[in-house]
Amino acid sequence: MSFFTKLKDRLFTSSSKLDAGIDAIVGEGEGEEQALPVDSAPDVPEAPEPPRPPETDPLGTPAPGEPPFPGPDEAPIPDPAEEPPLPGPDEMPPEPVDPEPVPPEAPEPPVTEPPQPPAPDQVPEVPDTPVPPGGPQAPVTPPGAAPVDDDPEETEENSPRLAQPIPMPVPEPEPEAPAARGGLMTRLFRRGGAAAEAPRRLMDDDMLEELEELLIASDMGVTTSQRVTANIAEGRIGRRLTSAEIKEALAGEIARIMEPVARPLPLYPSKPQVVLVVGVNGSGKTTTIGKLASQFRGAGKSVVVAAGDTFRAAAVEQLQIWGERAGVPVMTAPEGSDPASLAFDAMTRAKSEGADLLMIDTAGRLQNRQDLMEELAKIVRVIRKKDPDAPHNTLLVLDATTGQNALTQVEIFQKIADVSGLVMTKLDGTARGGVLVALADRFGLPIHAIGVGEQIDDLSPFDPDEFAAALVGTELEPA
Ligand SMILES: Nc1nc2c(ncn2[C@@H]2O[C@H](COP(=O)(O)OP(=O)(O)OP(=O)(O)O)[C@@H](O)[C@H]2O)c(=O)[nH]1
Repeated sequence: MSFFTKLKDRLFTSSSKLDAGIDAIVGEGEGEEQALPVDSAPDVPEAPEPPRPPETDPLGTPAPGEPPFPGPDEAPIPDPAEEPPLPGPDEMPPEPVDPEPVPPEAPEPPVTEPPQPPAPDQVPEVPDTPVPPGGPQAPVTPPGAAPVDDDPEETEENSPRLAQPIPMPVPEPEPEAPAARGGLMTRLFRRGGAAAEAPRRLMDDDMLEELEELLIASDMGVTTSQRVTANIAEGRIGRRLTSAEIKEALAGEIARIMEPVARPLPLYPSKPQVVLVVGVNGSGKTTTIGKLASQFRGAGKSVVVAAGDTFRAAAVEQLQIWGERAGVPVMTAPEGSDPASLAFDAMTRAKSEGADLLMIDTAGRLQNRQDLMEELAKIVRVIRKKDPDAPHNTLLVLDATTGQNALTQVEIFQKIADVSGLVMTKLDGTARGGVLVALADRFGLPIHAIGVGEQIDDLSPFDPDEFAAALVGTELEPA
């Protein structure tokens, strides 16, 4: 099984939350729009005048040469050259014979029409064509845009979704001219695809607010959720989108935020390269060391591991088990002994054996932050006696199930250790996977790897596109 498939399966709890949440947002909005009676369209005349399609096809199919992704004018708007202007609320002509309120999307078909599947519950559809990421009218971000962190100007004031007037689509299709409808096959294809059936919802402030709340609920954090939502709104506001289109936009935006931090653990020529592994108790340090050791071994590197959490006999035993699995030696010291002394011995052995890597496990007792800080500082001091550049990496291991708490852990560990990169574990089985997006957005620290299970091969280098697609529940775009 590819790691993406595994990631997608295991991120199910997070992705199903976003997946179902977006479906609900779109479904709910569509219900509201469809319930809109004909005479409740007083906003229509206030909508900014959009460029109009040259034809009045109520399916909104663009004519040849027309831009494929029209904006708010997607809903069919009569050409003023051919049709009288839309009446205002007061000028509404009396309803035709039917005493029931007629949904706007169900005009009486002209008698000249060939039999047409009645669509009483169907809002006139925008073109079926899916919006490609970065399409001409819907760029997620301009090419060459500065990374998210570099954009302090992006505030609620200048957020496109707040600054831009919200053009309302005109839900009133005109009776179509038979000549403009094309042949039977054309119409069959227009209506045939699944996308034609998919519910759509107008992207407006209400919808964006719901989307923002959904992202916050998936642990993306308030600031990141606002930023992501504002970026998604760009170029899409006023358009009617399917949930698949929103998910695609969301995945694209998440991948864009994650791209700069997706960096594998850098390898240096130093022998041994010293990797200090820090994190709170239970975050997955031991497991991550075991998985990494196994992968480095698989890549032909020689590895030594030091069980630096000398305060917990169980932690040492667990590391020994992982060492056996990975086929690497694990150096231990008596319970309660000085971890710095063990680190020094491990450094001596790794050097004398010419090992490529030395990974040092540490305690994670945040309850006594001062002790932990001194302990880590001492480990660093002693290994620098052997190599002034050590440790070459200080990996902070975070548990995804802690959600927003992971942000606090980064802050604390950045103060007590020189954190150079992150590993996030336990992304399987949590609905809080969005926290990784918040971490990337807020700290910009490299994310080297993610863990999605307890097995030795359940750790993979972090891939932003895979992660974004798995988190949102979309398919991975072919490279
Ligand atoms: N589901 C899941 N469980 C994980 C993952 N990584 C680690 N675990 C489990 O989390 C628990 C704690 O992992 P450890 O590796 O012992 O964590 P630690 O940080 O070394 O903990 P201490 O030794 O107490 O400091 C263990 O039961 C692991 O099997 C993961 O990616 N997914």
